[in-house]
Amino acid sequence: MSSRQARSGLQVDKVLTDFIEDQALPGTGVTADTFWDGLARMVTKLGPRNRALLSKRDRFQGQIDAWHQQRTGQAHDAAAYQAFLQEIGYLVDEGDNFQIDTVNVDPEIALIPGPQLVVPITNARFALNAANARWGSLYDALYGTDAMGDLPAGGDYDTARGARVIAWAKAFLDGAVPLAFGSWADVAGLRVQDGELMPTLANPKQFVGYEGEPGKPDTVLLRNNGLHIQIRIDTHSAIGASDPANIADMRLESALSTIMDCEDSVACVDATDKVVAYSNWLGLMKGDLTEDVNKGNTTFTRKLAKDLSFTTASGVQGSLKGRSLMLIRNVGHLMTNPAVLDGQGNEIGEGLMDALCTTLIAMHDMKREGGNSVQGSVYVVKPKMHGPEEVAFSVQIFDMVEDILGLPRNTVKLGIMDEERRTSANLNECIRAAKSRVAFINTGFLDRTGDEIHTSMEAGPMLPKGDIKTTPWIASYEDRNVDIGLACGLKGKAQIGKGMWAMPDRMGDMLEAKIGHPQSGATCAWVPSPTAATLHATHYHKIDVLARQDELADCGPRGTLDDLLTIPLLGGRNLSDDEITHEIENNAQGILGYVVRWVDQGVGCSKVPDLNDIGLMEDRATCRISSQALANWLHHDIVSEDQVMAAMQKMGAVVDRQNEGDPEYRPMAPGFDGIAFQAACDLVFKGRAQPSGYTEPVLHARRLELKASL
Ligand SMILES: CC(=O)SCCNC(=O)CCNC(=O)[C@H](O)C(C)(C)COP(=O)(O)OP(=O)(O)OC[C@H]1O[C@@H](n2cnc3c(N)ncnc32)[C@H](O)[C@@H]1OP(=O)(O)O
Ligand SMILES: O=CC(=O)O
Ligand SMILES: [Mg+2]
Repeated sequence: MSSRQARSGLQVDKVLTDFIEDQALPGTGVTADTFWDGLARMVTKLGPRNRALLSKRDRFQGQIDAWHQQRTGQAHDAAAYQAFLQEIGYLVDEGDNFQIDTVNVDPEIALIPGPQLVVPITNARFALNAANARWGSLYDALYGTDAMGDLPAGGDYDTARGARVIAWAKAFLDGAVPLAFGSWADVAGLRVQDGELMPTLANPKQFVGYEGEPGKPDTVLLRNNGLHIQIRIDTHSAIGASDPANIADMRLESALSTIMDCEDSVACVDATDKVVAYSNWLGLMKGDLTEDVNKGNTTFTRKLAKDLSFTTASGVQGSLKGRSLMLIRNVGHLMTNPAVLDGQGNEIGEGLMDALCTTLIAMHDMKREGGNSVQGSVYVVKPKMHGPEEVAFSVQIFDMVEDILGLPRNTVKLGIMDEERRTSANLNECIRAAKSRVAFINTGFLDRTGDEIHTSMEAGPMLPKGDIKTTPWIASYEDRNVDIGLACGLKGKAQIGKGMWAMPDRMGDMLEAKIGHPQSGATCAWVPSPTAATLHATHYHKIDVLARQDELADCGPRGTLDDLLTIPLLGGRNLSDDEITHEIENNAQGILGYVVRWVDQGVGCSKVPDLNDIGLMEDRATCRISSQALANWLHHDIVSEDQVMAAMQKMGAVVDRQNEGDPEYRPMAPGFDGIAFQAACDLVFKGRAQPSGYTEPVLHARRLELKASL
């Protein structure tokens, strides 16, 4: 049972007061009174505005619903629809051209295109792994995954597979750092002579430095498109000994940046959960987070990696960051949390609490050398904002946070998730609203798809979710995001990012497809794991994104607002019974597989097999899509409640079987009366009534119910 303590008129869960006062504040120079007074003022000053913005979302949704309802059975009139969105203020007028003026941005964000990893902050083992994923072994990533087309058989080292890995990696080097003559496959040894690498590179400037003796280096560092490659030479390792150049591994600079996620990949419903998230962030910002990891028969302590030191080509000491640049994703404007109650006993906005707590914690990083941001900046990713007013509200929140904590204005940089329809449609003005803070715009296409379905719920039945990906709005959304970003001057100052690869085990497919992200002019794109980061890094060696951005800027804008506002309706298309069954069962399986772990075990991101047995990354955003898709088909009588319930029960039994090996797991069948199953049903059967189709209200309520029952 939690107990509460009075702080500046707020009632704060003791778990949180203890954490803030004993762990987060000491060393920052901020007093407890300053902190709690500040939070209380934020609640008083910003709370009403927060609620007004949420009411505005509901008002727009009501107006849009009514517009479609009044036109049921009529062909969609795109011009009238756009005029209507303008008239109600959903679409705002665009102002004059402008350029962002964000300053003190770290090079990983401003200058070096590369992979961006996302990790649930509540999992210290994963979070440390993610921070250390700045560097990853290309040999391991190729050997251990299906990146080359097939999976390893398991058991002892397979020499033939190893030879394929080495050939792949050396061919990659031929492309990224070509030799003046011949191929890396033919190199018989590496040495440094008079500041140059032997054998000579086609562009000798790509040689950055080495460790060890120049005549017999242990490592050699190369660079291409701003990204480093470390070649490890080791005659004692089995792989090095059998390699003509004694190359034992190639390590790639991989996750240039990592989003430590307090949002859609975690399940934080109360003060205890929030403190797990904040404690891990504190450990990362102080640099002292550790976690004991058991693997096989061994246990080791995982901690943050050190920087790399080496001798530069010109013979002086150099160093490179050993850790990914860490960003922190706060929650959006919607949710409240019982960790803190206001004077009237109401839960305060969780976004306000995240803003103050995560920025306070990041102050530890500003006070030390060799930490996260060399520029003294804090990078907050703000999700699920609807339109420019909500972005302006985030700016107002961080203005106030900086005033409370005594930080210079614009210390906090904002990552704008372009993942709600009203933001995509008004992106130019959204960026303007944060023009001195914006550090990235990222197309979160998963949430964005969920919002697409929810916003136009009354327009008619939508296409199956896989087909929605090929409709005009999404191409326009992705193109416009890059073009608007470039037009607003993000190049060299901020990231233009692309979304998640949601099939963590399909690395071969990722290698094929995700090169499309740097090709599209994006300076970063999301990956679900460190291994995926290493493989995706190869794409940024193949594509010079900064040059690509210049080409795109010269071509002028692509993707129109008309296309963006096209609704992905089923239209006249007839679906067979099999197609319908497949769609319901696929969605039901994804929802149940995710929700049962969320509600029963507090796991916010899971790998859930789909009907084709492909493990899919499921988080709250993918759950939003699946639940909104089913809610939409129910609403338009494509499927009946009985059909959906039958599918939920059938797939509930399937999910139970998939989790058989987990001793913590509580089966949903045969009773289907547990809290988790009810949560999944609520998401679908009450999906139409959820604000913007979000899953958070149902998941939080049901997880709190489960916790209370323990
Ligand atoms: C729409 C959106 O908002 S997307 C953003 C939210 N999504 C995410 O954050 C995805 C994060 N990824 C994950 O949580 C996981 O990769 C999952 C759930 C998809 C798969 O997890 P698992 O099934 O446990 O992964 P798997 O067994 O293949 O690999 C586990 C190993 O990889 C590591 N790993 C996996 N994902 C990550 C990650 N994101 N960061 C760091 N390490 C990771 C683990 O540390 C572990 O290694 P270890 O044993 O040395 O600690
Ligand atoms: O947050 C990312 C998304 O796709 O949603
Ligand atoms: Mg999202």
